[in-house]
Amino acid sequence: MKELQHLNKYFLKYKTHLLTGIVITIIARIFLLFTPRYVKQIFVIIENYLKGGVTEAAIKADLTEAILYIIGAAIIGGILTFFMRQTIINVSRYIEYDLKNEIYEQYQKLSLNFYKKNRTGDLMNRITEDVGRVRMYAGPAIMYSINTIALFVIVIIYMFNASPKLTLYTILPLPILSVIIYKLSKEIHKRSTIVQEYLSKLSTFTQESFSGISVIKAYGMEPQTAQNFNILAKESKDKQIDLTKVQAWFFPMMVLLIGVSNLLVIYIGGMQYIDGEIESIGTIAEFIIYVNMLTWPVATVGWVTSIVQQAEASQKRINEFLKTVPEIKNDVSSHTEITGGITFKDVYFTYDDTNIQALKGISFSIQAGETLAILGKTGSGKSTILDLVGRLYDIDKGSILVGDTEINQLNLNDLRNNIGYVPQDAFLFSDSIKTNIKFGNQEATDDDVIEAAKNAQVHKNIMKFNKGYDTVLGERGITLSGGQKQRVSIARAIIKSPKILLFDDCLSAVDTETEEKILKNINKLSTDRTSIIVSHRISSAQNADKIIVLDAGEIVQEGTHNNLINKEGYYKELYLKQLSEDSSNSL
Ligand SMILES: Nc1ncnc2c1ncn2[C@@H]1O[C@H](COP(=O)(O)OP(=O)(O)OP(=O)(O)O)[C@@H](O)[C@H]1O
Repeated sequence: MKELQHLNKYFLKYKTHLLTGIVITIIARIFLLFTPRYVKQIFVIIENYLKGGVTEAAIKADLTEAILYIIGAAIIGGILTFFMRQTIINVSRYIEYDLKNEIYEQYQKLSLNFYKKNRTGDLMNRITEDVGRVRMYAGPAIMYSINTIALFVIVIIYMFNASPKLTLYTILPLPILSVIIYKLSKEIHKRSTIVQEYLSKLSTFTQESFSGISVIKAYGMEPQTAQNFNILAKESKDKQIDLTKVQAWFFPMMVLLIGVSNLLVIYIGGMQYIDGEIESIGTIAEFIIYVNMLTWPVATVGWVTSIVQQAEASQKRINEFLKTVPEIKNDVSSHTEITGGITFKDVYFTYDDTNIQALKGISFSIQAGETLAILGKTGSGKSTILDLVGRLYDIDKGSILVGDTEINQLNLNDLRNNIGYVPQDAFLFSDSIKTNIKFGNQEATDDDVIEAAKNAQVHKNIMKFNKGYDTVLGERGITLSGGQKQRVSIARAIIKSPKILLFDDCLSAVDTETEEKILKNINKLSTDRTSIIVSHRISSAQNADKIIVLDAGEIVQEGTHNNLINKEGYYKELYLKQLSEDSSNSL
């Protein structure tokens, strides 16, 4: 129960609802217990009539009264049971909602490293499946426990009053029932966890095969994929059947034990009646109803125990993430002014999961409003520099200044709000083009969206779609070409009007003519905006104020386009190569 203590703050928050629920539960049980007493009463009335001395009119009136009491108690008990669920089960829904929000907020705070170490499926599972299991503890488990305790205490008192000996015999099979249900629940849980695993394997497989359908078709792998699906589906079905087998035992066991208890009541009660130990046969009827009333709550003791165990295990998994301290912390709560100048001083950085030293003593400086281009072979550390400017990671050694301030002395939200980042692999949400662009600036008007799209040279493409800016994009923007996706992603960064623009090789799928237009537009937009453009193309770099060339995490060349084309090295080689490609293309 240690892990579940995390929920105490929520129980405290909803204490009024919870206490009301508990009180209602107890009152509801009291009302439901009127029925067996009045059933006995009916027997007594009839017995008295059979003995003679009571008129038919009097017995009719007595019976009607007893029946009306039974109906009244059942209606009130029913209504109260409705409110019992409305209070306690609702509290569990509120707690589920709060807990999901708490976990989601924590997920948002955690740094990229966390996401690399944990799989998306696992993150999703903890916020859905695990929270669902915890909810079963916060709602049904508590409700059934209170219900059982209330009912048990009241019924046992009533039963002892009526006949202590009969009570002892009839409640004898109940602990056995509870243990059996507990064992069955554990087995059901074990098997349903396996079923869940198979379901998630199936959905991951299906999702991947649909996302990669073009590759599957291109390689003619449909039969193989279908066969793999079939194997997985068959295994999943077998596990489901295993589960159903155990579930099938649940109700027969209950019926059997209720039957045994009923037989005991009839047998022992009958003997006691013959011996004159109990006065009325009605007591036997009353006991039969009690036994049936007790069976379900007693069965739930086993069930609730297994729910609590599952919830404890799930809450442990949730707490693991909730207690993870975000590696990148925002230590500055006050607002900080962000100016665009960026300086790297002897920066070293190693990715801790791969231990790859991506940057080794990088130093450069650009003034606000200037453009820096970064070139270099793949894996040389270009994207890493952009990630460090956005403080997605903290560096090992050296310092990074934005304006005149150390990056970790800036308010992280202010820093990121002032950065427009266009990643290598443009990610678009399954939503309209307009919403995707407005993601950069929620307050933007439709005119702003059009303006940004025009600057990103994608407006004309969008207007060709029937629904224009309202065109809804499929998963990962599947209806757009690579170049269109890149430009929508650029429009999203532009609309933010950031102080710093980071372009990570995001013009690779755009022809050089369009590329030039986009870069010109960006230059025009604002004079104090600093841009860093990572590219493999000279055309993206040639107009930059400064160019650096990276190799294996170090700067190997630095200068302007005119300097570098006259120096032996990577830049000149690339320039000559691309120049000859261009001229052969134009032939
Ligand atoms: N998230 C990461 N976790 C671990 N290692 C990484 C990560 N990202 C990059 N690396 C490693 O760091 C090195 C530098 O990578 P980086 O992405 O900065 O190179 P790049 O120059 O941008 O490459 P490309 O031109 O292919 O995009 C590479 O060796 C890469 O394998």
